[in-house]
Amino acid sequence: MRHPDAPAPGELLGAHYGQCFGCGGDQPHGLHLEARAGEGVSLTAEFTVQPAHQGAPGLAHGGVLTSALDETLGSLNWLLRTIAVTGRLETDFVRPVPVGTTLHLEAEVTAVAGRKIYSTATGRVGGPDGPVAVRAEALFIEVKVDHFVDHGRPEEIQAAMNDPDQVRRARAFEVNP
Ligand SMILES: CCCCC/C=C\C/C=C\C/C=C\C/C=C\CCCC(=O)SCCNC(=O)CCNC(=O)[C@H](O)C(C)(C)COP(=O)(O)OP(=O)(O)OC[C@H]1O[C@@H](n2cnc3c(N)ncnc32)[C@H](O)[C@@H]1OP(=O)(O)O
Repeated sequence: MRHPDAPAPGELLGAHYGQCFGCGGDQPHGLHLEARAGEGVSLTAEFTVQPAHQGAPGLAHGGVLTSALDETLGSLNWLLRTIAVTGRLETDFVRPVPVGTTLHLEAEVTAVAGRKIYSTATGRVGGPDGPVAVRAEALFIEVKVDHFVDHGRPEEIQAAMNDPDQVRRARAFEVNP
């Protein structure tokens, strides 16, 4: 399953799109998640809960934690060299996560069946071996670049197509044999 040209274990994966809410470095409202390749089709990431991410006083909003899990799971695409979007995502909230907490995220692909990619992720607190605070199971569906070109707002699509870095990132996925 792991693509032969996938980044080596320990390597940072980088953002798939600069304006992405989950991983984009140019997105001021984003989570700025940075994922690192693991062994096989797995990876790790860290996310620190900011005051802007609150639901209840001093606690992370569940939707924001789900976004962090979604982005971590989506980053597995880099290791498969497949473009895929979230079709289904189920989150278990096991412990409350206070503002200021660093969530240690871990994700792996569990199965691939045709265009369907099954994956799972956990978010631990207090360190990479700390207790699980959130976990998720996901189904991603493989799509072509056309999915974005056909459905994205034209101004952002045009800007992405005019950005050589973005075109390079999209092409890296299309050479998937
Ligand atoms: C130069 C321009 C550059 C532009 C591109 C830029 C960058 C590219 C690089 C990387 C970016 C890639 C992704 C982003 C990564 C991470 C971000 C986080 C992830 C997200 O945040 S991403 C946003 C949220 N996401 C959506 O916005 C999806 C909306 N949705 C749809 O667009 C369709 O819904 C779609 C495409 C999912 C499926 O549609 P479809 O018509 O292609 O496929 P179909 O329905 O035939 O399903 C095929 C098989 O999947 C099963 N299946 C489908 N959906 C299921 C479900 N929900 N539950 C259970 N099973 C399901 C069927 O049951 C069937 O199964 P079977 O084959 O066994 O019958």
